[in-house]
Amino acid sequence: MNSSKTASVQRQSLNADGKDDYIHRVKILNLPPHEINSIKKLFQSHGIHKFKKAPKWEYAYLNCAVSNNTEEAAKSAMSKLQGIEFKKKKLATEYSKVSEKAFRSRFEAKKKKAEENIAMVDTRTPNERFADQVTPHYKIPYQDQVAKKHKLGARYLNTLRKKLNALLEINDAGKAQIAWTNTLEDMNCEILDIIHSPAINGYRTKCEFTIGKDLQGKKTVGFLLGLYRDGITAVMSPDECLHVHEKAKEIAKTMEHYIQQSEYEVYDRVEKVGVWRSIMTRTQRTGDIMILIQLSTKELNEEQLNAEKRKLIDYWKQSGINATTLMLQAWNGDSNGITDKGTTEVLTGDGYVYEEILGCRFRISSSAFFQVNTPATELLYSKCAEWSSIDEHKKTTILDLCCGTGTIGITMATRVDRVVGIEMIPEAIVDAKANALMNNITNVQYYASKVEEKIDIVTNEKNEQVVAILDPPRNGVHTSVIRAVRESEQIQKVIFISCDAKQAMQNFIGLCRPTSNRFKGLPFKPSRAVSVDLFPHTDHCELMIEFVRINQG
Ligand SMILES: C[S@@+](CC[C@H](N)C(=O)[O-])C[C@H]1O[C@@H](n2cnc3c(N)ncnc32)[C@H](O)[C@@H]1O
Repeated sequence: MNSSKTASVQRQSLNADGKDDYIHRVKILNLPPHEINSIKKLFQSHGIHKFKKAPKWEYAYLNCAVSNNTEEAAKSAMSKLQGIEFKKKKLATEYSKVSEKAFRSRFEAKKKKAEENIAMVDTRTPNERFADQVTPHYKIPYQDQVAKKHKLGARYLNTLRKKLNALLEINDAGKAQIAWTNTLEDMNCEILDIIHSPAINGYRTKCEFTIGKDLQGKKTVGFLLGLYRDGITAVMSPDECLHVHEKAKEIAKTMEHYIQQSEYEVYDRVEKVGVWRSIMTRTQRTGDIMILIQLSTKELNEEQLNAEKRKLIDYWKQSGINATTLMLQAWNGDSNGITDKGTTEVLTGDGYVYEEILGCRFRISSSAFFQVNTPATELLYSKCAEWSSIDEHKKTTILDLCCGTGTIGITMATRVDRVVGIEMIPEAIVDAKANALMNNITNVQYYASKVEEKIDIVTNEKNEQVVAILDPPRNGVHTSVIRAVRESEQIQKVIFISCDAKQAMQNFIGLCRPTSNRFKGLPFKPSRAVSVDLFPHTDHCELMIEFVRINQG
């Protein structure tokens, strides 16, 4: 049976079933740029769960096409939001309908234009374009790559200094608190040599591959060539990717072979039909392997789905890959990539893989964050442990904020009085508790929560010494966390690990700016910093900064 064909027949019969051939669009105007979370909360409180908004847009589109594609649904959504006040602006709504055919052909035209543009100005082969996209520094010798990243780290610290120095309306007391920002010499922040990655190629332990078609229309498992939003849907094999683990390449090939033989189509992101969507691999240094396959179940009945599960189990058993655990995620939503919103089932194994870091063993579930370059992570955590010790004769608490599976805190737990970890992914906290137990660590406490919702845990922590380790996602932590850290006099030191210092800059400024009504407590200042290259051949790098309280002299 050709499943895509079935789906398009269903689409037509749906249209015959009371829905028309139009996409009903509602545009919500007067929204603030960024602020995705508060906008999401607002929409959800009005029963609206699907919308489209780029960070810079001051508008959003409600996706009536997906939820209930009727004019009534669109108008009902409009009436809920029209005129309500949000962030000091009154929301306005606009309704339009566009023929589904025109909508699709617009996407196709965009795709064609993007391809033509590339062909016109870009003389690279698709393989070269792809390598430039996923590993942009691949042609540069490693020594030069790290030199560049080192300079960038130093530049961020200088930017921090300059931004603080340029703050307006600071009184004399405030100026005295940030007098260290006057010159680079005054800043007196030691910038250590960048720490190189021990493994330069094949270091990634986690990969997420898209299942689709290559430029010739062949079913392929790999990475998207370009951006989907630019109309690019071609998938390229990861064979030439320097950073992808050889085992992950082998898994991608094995899956490719499976889908090429499968009676079901690969998922078409434009038409939203087909079955096979993506595959995530974790290939740990311990030899453990996790395979998570994502599929759309819209076109499968229960019997077909069960048969497919049995087939997958048999296939991977005889594949020679030796997977520790095989999992299946059913996801019929619009977003691409592995998602917590899908339903994940363990087909073989127990749904976990294990990794060893600095003599500790860690259990990792499919949704938990875990650093992808194990030997370089060991160097990062060792340096973090070294900087976290203040006076070893005093009882110390480590606040491991955004702790993931508990790695940082657990690797230093035996050296301190206690560790308190906070992390928003509940599965990661379940892993963290199991990891503490597995490593015979008993002086830890974990909270499954956003840090900003557990501020009291931060401010109430009293011990002879408290060190806060912040290892947040790219955009840093909520300002309320920074304010709480400042207000907690017990915290003498902050170690901030950032994978995107540009985006975390506001957090750095928040820690260091002079005392005010909004930012109480004495400010911090950067005392040491080091870049650690966890991601050779790419633009990314970790920057770790030690911030200490200023002395109020
Ligand atoms: C860069 S990872 C670091 C994880 C861990 N420290 C490690 O090294 O494995 C950032 C972690 O922050 C978590 N996170 C993101 N936003 C958060 C928030 N607002 N509160 C608590 N945790 C958060 C993510 O789920 C992720 O596990």
